[in-house]
Amino acid sequence: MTALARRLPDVEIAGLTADSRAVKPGWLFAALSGTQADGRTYIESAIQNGAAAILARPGTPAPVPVVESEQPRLTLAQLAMCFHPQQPRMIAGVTGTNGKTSVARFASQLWDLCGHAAGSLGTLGAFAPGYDYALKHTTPDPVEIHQVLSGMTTVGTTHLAMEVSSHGLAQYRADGVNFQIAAFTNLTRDHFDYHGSFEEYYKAKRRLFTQLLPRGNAVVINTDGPYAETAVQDAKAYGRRPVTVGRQGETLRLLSVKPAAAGLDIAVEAAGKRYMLRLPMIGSFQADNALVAAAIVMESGHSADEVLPLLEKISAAPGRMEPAGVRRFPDGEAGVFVDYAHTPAAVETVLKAIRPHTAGRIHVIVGAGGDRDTAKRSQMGAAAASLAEHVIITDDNPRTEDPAFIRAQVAEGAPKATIIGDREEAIRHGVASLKAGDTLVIAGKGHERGQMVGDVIYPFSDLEKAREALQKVGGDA
Ligand SMILES: CC(=O)N[C@H]1[C@@H](OP(=O)(O)OP(=O)(O)OC[C@H]2O[C@@H](n3ccc(=O)[nH]c3=O)[C@H](O)[C@@H]2O)O[C@H](CO)[C@@H](O)[C@@H]1O[C@H](C)C(=O)N[C@@H](C)C(=O)N[C@H](CCC(=O)O)C(=O)O
Ligand SMILES: Nc1ncnc2c1ncn2[C@@H]1O[C@H](COP(=O)(O)OP(=O)(O)OP(=O)(O)O)[C@@H](O)[C@H]1O
Ligand SMILES: N[C@H](CCC[C@H](N)C(=O)O)C(=O)O
Ligand SMILES: [Mg+2]
Repeated sequence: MTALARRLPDVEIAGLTADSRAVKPGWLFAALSGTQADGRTYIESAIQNGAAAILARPGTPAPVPVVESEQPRLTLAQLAMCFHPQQPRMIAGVTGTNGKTSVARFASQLWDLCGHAAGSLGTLGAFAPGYDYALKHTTPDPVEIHQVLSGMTTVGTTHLAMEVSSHGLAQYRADGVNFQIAAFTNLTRDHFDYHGSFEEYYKAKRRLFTQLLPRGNAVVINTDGPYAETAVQDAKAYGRRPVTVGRQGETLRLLSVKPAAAGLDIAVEAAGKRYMLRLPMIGSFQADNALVAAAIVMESGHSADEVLPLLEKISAAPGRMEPAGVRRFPDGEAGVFVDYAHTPAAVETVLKAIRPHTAGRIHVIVGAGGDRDTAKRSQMGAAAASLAEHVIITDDNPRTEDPAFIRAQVAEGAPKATIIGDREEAIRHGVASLKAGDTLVIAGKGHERGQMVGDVIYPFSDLEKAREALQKVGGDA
């Protein structure tokens, strides 16, 4: 009998949830303490909804059996795993500040091209052949994770690339997942509102490969990202096996990256052999993501000869340097791109990446989300101001904050920026400002289909608005 099984009450449990409002008759309610509330205050209403058992810290009184745990979030993850025990046999967890979605989508495409039934789970939702499930979080709560893993396995998914966010790791959301491989892209500023410091943020991220991944298993690490060396040392110190990729990479060494008309020409060395490849996507940072994904797939049992040529057949995730169209002029044209840069490092990365494709001026539309790290805002503004000739500051999911206040904080780093609160108008202004040879990057919302103002999500798509604006000035969308 496992330690977990010994603690379980002798009652039939029909379902699990940490939300009293979702409890159904016969379910277990996990009373978790969070950032806004203490779940124990909802025990009574959970019981009114039919809860048959409660999971809570020791000493919590309740009129139904209580599963006591010093770490109720961890126990909930373990219970969820037991409740939905099916998981794809090969799961790679991807963490890091930027690039998780891109790496997860690349790895699942590569596995698919190798002939596996492969899926991805993260910011864009959960997808596999015959499976399509919308998610509210990049890394959902453990009950939802295990429902999805079970559902994917039922439709035959054998390989899965899964994003694991720092919130997810800090809150033990993925502790019941059978990871076979882990990957770490980079660590730069984000989410300080939640983690408080780089140290705490990194500690949350590293749980993926120091605790959740079995000992001896591979951790793919991008050598070119900040914290790479620390991650390599930690992987070794905790008995995991670092697999490095990038300019200093030992398994896959990136020898060169050259922007081409509609993609990237890269040279990669693997085990002494050189591969010259054309990646069909814009942005040199995608070369880093592509190599992380390739190493994941190689670690799952494929050779460099099989995997690397397939990089020519994968496509970028929606909303990551996605071409929205071009505006044509008698003396040339100007491209418009939609990107998901919502951290200072990402803004810097995409603007540097677009420079070689821009003969004229770079225009960037930037904003910062409400109810998120406030100190990253001026840094995003500063990155935009130092790398683009024309900065337009606008709203990006103000949530419960005053949008004008957020815009002013972004503008602290970009004092000469044009400020236009209405995002649609900002996009129209960006498109109207273009001249032959220029580029417009619309940053921050990528694939998103809504603008969150207060508790309301208004339909909004950067791609659609950019295309409408281009059509109005006679451009090609
Ligand atoms: C800061 C954070 O991550 N919060 C998440 C967390 O909330 P919490 O644990 O702090 O919960 P709380 O609101 O204090 O409530 C405590 C407990 O009482 C329960 N409750 C509450 C009210 C009630 O009537 N009954 C009830 O039972 C809640 O379900 C919860 O279990 O757990 C909730 C349930 O799963 C999440 O909805 C909530 O996400 C909030 C809304 C959020 O915005 N999270 C974002 C920041 C997030 O998680 N992002 C990451 C990273 C994205 C990335 O950069 O890649 C992600 O993985 O998406
Ligand atoms: N390897 C990278 N290094 C730096 N910036 C990157 C990298 N990959 C992507 N980016 C930037 O970050 C943005 C988001 O990329 P992606 O969605 O892949 O990251 P993510 O880690 O999944 O983000 P999220 O935390 O929102 O889930 C991209 O649109 C691009 O601007
Ligand atoms: N996973 C990130 C996404 C940010 C996207 C951006 N559009 C914003 O709303 O800040 C977060 O929840 O902080
Ligand atoms: Mg993501």
